[in-house]
Amino acid sequence: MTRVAMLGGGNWGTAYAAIMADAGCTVRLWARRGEVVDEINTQHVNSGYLPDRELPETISATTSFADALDGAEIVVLAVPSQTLRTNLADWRDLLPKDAPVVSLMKGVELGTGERMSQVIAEAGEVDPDRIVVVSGPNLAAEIAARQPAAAVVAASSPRVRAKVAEASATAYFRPYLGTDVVGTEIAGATKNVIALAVGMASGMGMGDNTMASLLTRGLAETARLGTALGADPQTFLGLAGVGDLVATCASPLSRNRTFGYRLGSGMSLDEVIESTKQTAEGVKSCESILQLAESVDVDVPIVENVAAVVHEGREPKDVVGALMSRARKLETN
Ligand SMILES: NC(=O)c1ccc[n+]([C@@H]2O[C@H](COP(=O)([O-])OP(=O)(O)OC[C@H]3O[C@@H](n4cnc5c(N)ncnc54)[C@H](O)[C@@H]3O)[C@@H](O)[C@H]2O)c1
Ligand SMILES: O=P(O)(O)OC[C@H](O)CO
Repeated sequence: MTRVAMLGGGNWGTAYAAIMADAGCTVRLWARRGEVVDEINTQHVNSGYLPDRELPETISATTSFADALDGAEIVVLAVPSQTLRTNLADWRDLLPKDAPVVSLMKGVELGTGERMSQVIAEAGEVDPDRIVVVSGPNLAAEIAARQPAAAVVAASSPRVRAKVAEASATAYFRPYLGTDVVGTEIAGATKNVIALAVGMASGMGMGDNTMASLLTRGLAETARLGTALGADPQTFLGLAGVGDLVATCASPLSRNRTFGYRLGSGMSLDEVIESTKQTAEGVKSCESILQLAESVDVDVPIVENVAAVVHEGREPKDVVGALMSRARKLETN
């Protein structure tokens, strides 16, 4: 049985721990709060995040990251993107020297514009060949209910990605192998921002034409940015690209879409932040993705307008006009 350290016991960390346990791994899950750890160990549930999923007994939890990491053959990271660097400062010296380190996160760091694999390599002192990114249309609650879904397991090393895919394959979760770490990460982070935009439109009462237009043009700017950063354009047509964009933009389960919906339906930014208990990565990543795009001179108008709402106090209804009145251009540019 492969021994896995899952660092993060929120929605996705818990659901992914269950995938790996169902795939035959033994999972030691680190969570910050003692009550979460006690509940997992005694009642085999994480009721604050996945109340309907009974967890296998091969998942045990601990508040000690040293304990979670001891003997781990695969390390999986599932914390908010903006706290990862600080977390790694605590974990770095305890990370195993030869195990794959998997990022489940979909964000870009504020300030540095770094993707999560870059933060892991830098702050965790992990050899890039050992870093794996898992991304796709993976709403945690549906996967916890064992509804079939697929994802990309991307890494530069064939051996490393095969090991993580093998340890994540179940009857309801199908990993595909990928080589494009950059594209997989840019797709995963940027779709959260597009989902904020779609949510705002929906909250303002707009229908499916608006959603499809935002989704399609959102994919265009995601691919433009990713390609400029060295990604394979094909990645954006795959599970981490179109797949995740469709799932996140369409689903009321998405925290990002819901955040946007609340803003679009008239709640203030403070009210929406107050009402959002889980991580909606796009809220912070819209700013870092915009800066990243500026650094490579790529136009990302939807990301820019979402950032204007979330960080500059613009009204959602005002940015509709800004997007619709942009200069005429070829669709394919
Ligand atoms: N939920 C999903 O459906 C889903 C699916 C795929 C990817 N993701 C990605 O996975 C990552 C984690 O998301 P999630 O859904 O588990 O979020 P979450 O909000 O449900 O859980 C986040 C976890 O991190 C912990 N945390 C918060 N602040 C922390 C800190 N300073 N240090 C350490 N831990 C801290 C929380 O206590 C919680 O256990 C995100 O990047 C998200 O985009 C989520
Ligand atoms: O709930 P969200 O918006 O963070 O989206 C969750 C997953 O990324 C969907 O694949």
